[in-house]
Amino acid sequence: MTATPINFQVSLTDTAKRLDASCDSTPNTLHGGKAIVARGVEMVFQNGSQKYRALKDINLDINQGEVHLLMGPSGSGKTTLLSILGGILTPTQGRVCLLGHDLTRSSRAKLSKIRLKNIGFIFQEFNLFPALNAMENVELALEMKGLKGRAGRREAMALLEQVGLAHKAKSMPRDLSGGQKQRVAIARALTGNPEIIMADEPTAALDSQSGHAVISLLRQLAKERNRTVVMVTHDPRIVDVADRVTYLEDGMLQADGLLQNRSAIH
Ligand SMILES: Nc1ncnc2c1ncn2[C@@H]1O[C@H](COP(=O)(O)OP(=O)(O)OP(=O)(O)O)[C@@H](O)[C@H]1O
Repeated sequence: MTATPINFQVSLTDTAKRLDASCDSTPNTLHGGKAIVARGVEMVFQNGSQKYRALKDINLDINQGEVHLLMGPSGSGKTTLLSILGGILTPTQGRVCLLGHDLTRSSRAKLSKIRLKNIGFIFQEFNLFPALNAMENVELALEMKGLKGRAGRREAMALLEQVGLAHKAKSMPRDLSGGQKQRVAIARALTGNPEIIMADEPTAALDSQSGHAVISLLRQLAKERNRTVVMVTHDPRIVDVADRVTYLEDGMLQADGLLQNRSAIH
């Protein structure tokens, strides 16, 4: 049976209420500001008569321009949290502000617009259209954001260049390696120039070398273009390229560690 989140009526805890003021005062142009702020976030799934509390009182700040990892054992709530931070799921309690937008008080239509404009998503299995070549996969995403024709083709090629894959523009996904497919997926996630990149296990299907190359690319995008990267991962090698790591266990935040002096790495 498909479980559904219950109680879409968001109730505000004290911590969540305190976010009221800051949601509007985090303009997305503020260099070094907060990209995402979550307060008192809870998520309860209902499966028939069974309720399952997947997230408990999550308070989290994600700074602009940082590479932020969500780590923890299987089932600890990482994907659920990423989905809530990205406005895909609405928490049963608490508040989430993303670049000044209050996700927990937005309609589905508004959420969809916020996501399209501000977030590029990357998935473990790449999710490329198999019948389209690399460039067409990126062009399609651009089309959905209103850029078509010659301008769309130019931009698609520029994005493939950015991820080092211009020479594979005409290749079909089946002829690309896993790492190359993930680069196309990154180029697609960059369409519309979103400030935030969210990735769920982006290296899980890759060998160690391509996984490392993909992560280095994401870090480079974060640092050179002040983009925020939020990534769910099990991969301990990625910790080296992160600015901060949030650990979850049983739906609770365990530690939010700041890793210093990462500029010399990769
Ligand atoms: N739609 C749903 N209905 C019911 N339970 C769910 C639903 N989505 C997630 N869960 C449960 O919530 C808990 C957290 O799931 P989640 O996928 O967020 O964990 P995770 O840390 O990302 O796990 P993994 O590393 O294995 O992907 C799990 O016990 C999962 O079974």
